[in-house]
Amino acid sequence: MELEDLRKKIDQIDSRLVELINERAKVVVDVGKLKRRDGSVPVYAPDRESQVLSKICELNKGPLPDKTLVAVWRELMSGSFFIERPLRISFLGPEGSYSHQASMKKFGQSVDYVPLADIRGVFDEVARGQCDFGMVPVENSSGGGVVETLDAFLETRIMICAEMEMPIHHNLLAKCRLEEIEKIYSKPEVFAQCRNWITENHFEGKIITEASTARAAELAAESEKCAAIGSSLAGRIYGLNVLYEKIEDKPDNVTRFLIISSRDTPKTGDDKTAVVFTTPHKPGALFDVLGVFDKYDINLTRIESRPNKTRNWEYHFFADINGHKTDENIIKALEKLHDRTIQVQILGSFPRYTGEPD
Ligand SMILES: O=C(O)C(=O)C[C@]1(C(=O)O)C=C[C@@H](O)C=C1
Repeated sequence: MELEDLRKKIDQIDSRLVELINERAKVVVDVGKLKRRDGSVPVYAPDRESQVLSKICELNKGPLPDKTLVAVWRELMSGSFFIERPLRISFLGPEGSYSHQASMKKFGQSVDYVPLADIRGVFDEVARGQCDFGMVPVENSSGGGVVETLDAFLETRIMICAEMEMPIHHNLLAKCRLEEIEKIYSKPEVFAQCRNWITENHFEGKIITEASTARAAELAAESEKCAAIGSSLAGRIYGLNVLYEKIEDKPDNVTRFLIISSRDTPKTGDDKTAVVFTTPHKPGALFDVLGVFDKYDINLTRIESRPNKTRNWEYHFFADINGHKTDENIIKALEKLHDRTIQVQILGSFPRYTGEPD
């Protein structure tokens, strides 16, 4: 077939696709009406999102890879939010931060984004109902737990409704060429994560620390001879070229993010539950609690402590367990925990993140 004929064929398929996509969107209009009438199901439904994306991958016979279809469906679902009720998503700003990048990956192009100055602000805007959801980092594969996020859970009644992981790749961003760079702006943690590249390229004497990677990009955009290290999104927003990609020392640098809201998510069958508990200050107290998880065959995927800020040397323990809070064994285990702890609180059940398709 000639190129012209093949393009005609693509045009015909595109026009059918546009019709089909809008046929889907008309059903979403009705879903929106039902949700508004009923009020019990949120516009963003992580349990249903998981189901839709798994089904799409199951149906896909190629030649397109699953990741392409998942990206298309994420944007379709972003359009669904717009139809049902435009969502406001808060994140740790400024624009171009890695939290912004994670938010865009999750919620797509058709929602409103609200950058905030600190993580506590992200919690507060959701608590006040000014934002529907918030995106907060909770742990990094090399940097560990994000204490601001953990502490905010202790001080608010906000719940976790979903989780996601995002590889964190640092880029050298500038308007000038590599040889012309006189200063490089970024956050101290980012310089630490890119130490090898900085040394190998003799930039040790040219680094200047800033409060955020996005601020660094903003500064680099104001000068002809300055660069920043940050996200590719920051490069796009502030009009900088990516001179070098993936300059981090550890190529598998990943951050886990939580999507926070006023409620958690119904059971999907492959869920996690986050809890926080405080143990009494006596020998074997934590051992006792872990014994309960063992007794009810509950797999602990993470445990982390934070100091109890009112009494020295007492701790809150944040634990993630596999399963949903409505599962029989988790209900029983949490009942037992009430007798063995000073306090125990469920932070939410949500679909387990199973990775992005290849
Ligand atoms: O099923 C729903 O609850 C919808 O709102 C529809 C839809 C979709 O477009 O498929 C959109 C948003 C939700 O997060 C999940 C699914």
